[in-house]
Amino acid sequence: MSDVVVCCRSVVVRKRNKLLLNEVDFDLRAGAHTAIIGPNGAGKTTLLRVILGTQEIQGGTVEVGGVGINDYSRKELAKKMAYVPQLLAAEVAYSVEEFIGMGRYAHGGSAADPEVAEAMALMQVDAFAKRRVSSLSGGERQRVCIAAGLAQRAGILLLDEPLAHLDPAQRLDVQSAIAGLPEWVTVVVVTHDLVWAQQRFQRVLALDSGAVFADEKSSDFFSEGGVEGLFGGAVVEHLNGGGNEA
Ligand SMILES: Nc1ncnc2c1ncn2[C@@H]1O[C@H](COP(=O)(O)OP(=O)(O)OP(=O)(O)O)[C@@H](O)[C@H]1O
Repeated sequence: MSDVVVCCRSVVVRKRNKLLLNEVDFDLRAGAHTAIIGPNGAGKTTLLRVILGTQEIQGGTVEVGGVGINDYSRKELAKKMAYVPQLLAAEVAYSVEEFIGMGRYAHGGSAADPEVAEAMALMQVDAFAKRRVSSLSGGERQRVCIAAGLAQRAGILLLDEPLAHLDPAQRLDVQSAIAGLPEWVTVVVVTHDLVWAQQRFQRVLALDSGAVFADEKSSDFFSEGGVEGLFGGAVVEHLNGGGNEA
């Protein structure tokens, strides 16, 4: 299918005799915003690493744009995918502009490339281009990391719990930034925020104990008992009460 940008088939990941992913099939569709959800330890981060090509697999295949992931060099893969970590907690001595400019590395470019200014404008971080990344708030840092991915011109953006450690206002800020990404970006987010997954994502991939529990339209998952099956009735009641499963 031509709209499939990443295709995982029967992916198995095993570590120290523990099965982290068990025969996982997953198609990532171009332009879609997909939320990967599931209980702690379900294998969400492991799958994200598999898609990124940083996690070795013990079985199955992973193709990016129809080509085996191991047939790409790191630089070629970086032109296709960018990773945004939970929260950039490290002390980063670089300015926002310099940091986002590093996203041009795979292209042999620099912070002077027009893609950097464009990414800063899109994520609304241009106002603090000259400030040190370490001086920014958590939400601002997340937008800077997303901008670095955009500057990288990676068509696939992978985010691992991008709202973790953020206060409610900053969470909303990062949620809007992600919702406002250009159409050429395919978005994959690991999150525990079910309200967000329901409201802002077209697709849900639900994992449970290393296996695919559901892979479907978000609206179908949430209307057809997916949450109860995955997390139990108490979480459904909490959600219906307007709570936020963060
Ligand atoms: N290096 C390792 N050796 C052994 N087990 C590991 C290793 N790395 C991860 N695991 C285990 O694999 C399982 C899946 O981990 P993973 O981080 O992918 O889960 P997750 O769904 O992202 O969890 P969380 O929601 O808590 O972040 C967990 O039980 C974890 O303890």
